[in-house]
Amino acid sequence: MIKKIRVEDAIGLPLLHDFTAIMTDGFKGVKFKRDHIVREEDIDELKNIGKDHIYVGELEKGQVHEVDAIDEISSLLVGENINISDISEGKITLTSKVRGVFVINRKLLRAINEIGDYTISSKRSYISVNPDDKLAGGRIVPLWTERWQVEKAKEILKEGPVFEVKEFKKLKVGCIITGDEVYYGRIKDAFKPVLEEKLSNFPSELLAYTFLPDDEEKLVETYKTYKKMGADLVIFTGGMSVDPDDITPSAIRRAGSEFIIQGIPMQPGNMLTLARDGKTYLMGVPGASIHCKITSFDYFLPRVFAGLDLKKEDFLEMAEGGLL
Ligand SMILES: Nc1nc2c(c(=O)[nH]1)N[C@H]1C(S)=C(S)[C@@H](COP(=O)(O)OP(=O)(O)OC[C@H]3O[C@@H](n4cnc5c(N)ncnc54)[C@H](O)[C@@H]3O)O[C@H]1N2
Ligand code: MOO
Repeated sequence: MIKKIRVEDAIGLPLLHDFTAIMTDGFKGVKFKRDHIVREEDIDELKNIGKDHIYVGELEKGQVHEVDAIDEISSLLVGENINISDISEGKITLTSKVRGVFVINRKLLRAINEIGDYTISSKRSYISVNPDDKLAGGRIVPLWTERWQVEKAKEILKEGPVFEVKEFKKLKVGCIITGDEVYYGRIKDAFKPVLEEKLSNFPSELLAYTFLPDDEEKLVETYKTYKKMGADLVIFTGGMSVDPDDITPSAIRRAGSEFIIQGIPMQPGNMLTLARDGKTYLMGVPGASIHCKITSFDYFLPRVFAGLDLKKEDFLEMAEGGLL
């Protein structure tokens, strides 16, 4: 049984959990570890961090200590490419092992938090992460919970992990820059440097840049050439909007066997267009990327490099927060 006693009466007894101190000098951390045997000289320090009384004793059957409650589910919470820290103050911290995209199973995350005592928080799904970046933390709220809560969590996690990081893969990329005004030299191209800069953040193998006039046949032909070269991603720019010369979306429709979306609820980058042809993504990048540092392109390019299977729903759910 657990009972509360005066700290002076605890000499010779083990502490039941890590004790945290938050000091005015900026220190925040574990002052005394779980199982530390209280010594006479600890009394003042314990009182200085507000512990006039402490718990001693043993948990009863059916009660699970905070450390065990998180320890028992931690390996079930994570899928690939995630490190699990040691438990400190009853909490685990998850970090990334690789560069990639952090992916959350939101349904399972919610279900674990709904059980009662578990609180698992994380960064947002689909952000790009680097090795050692913090992804999530988890613990139970009280010092112990009931066995059924731990078993419920394990049951939920049979469906799969809550968190994983999809590592960026090396993709072969072809780029098609369209527009009569650029092709015939009326204006200087401004898209190639943008694409070069964006692609430099990923492990890409560039096939080539092709400049084309607003000619649907030529776009489809060039796409096919890139496909034969083994392209994983073909990026199209220019002609993505409402004018009669804006033929890029229809070229993407014709060239990709599975059309995914034309125009998404995000701004800037509203006119992003996506199709898939087997393993190859065809991505139409609208003009906003020329002058806006961050557009929808920056949100979806990482997902392509992480090998995610992009669906129309992934774009539709961007609406809330999609005004960048
Ligand atoms: N009435 C409407 N106007 C606009 C709409 C709309 O739906 N209705 N959509 C807006 C959106 S969103 C975008 S984005 C732009 C259209 O962008 P596009 O991707 O179709 O680009 P273009 O029409 O080909 O060109 C727009 C502008 O950018 C210059 N450009 C294009 N490519 C290059 C390049 N490689 N280098 C330099 N400059 C380039 C082009 O010359 C035009 O000036 O439309 C909005 N308007
Ligand atoms: O589709 Mo846009 O939002 O001006 O790039």
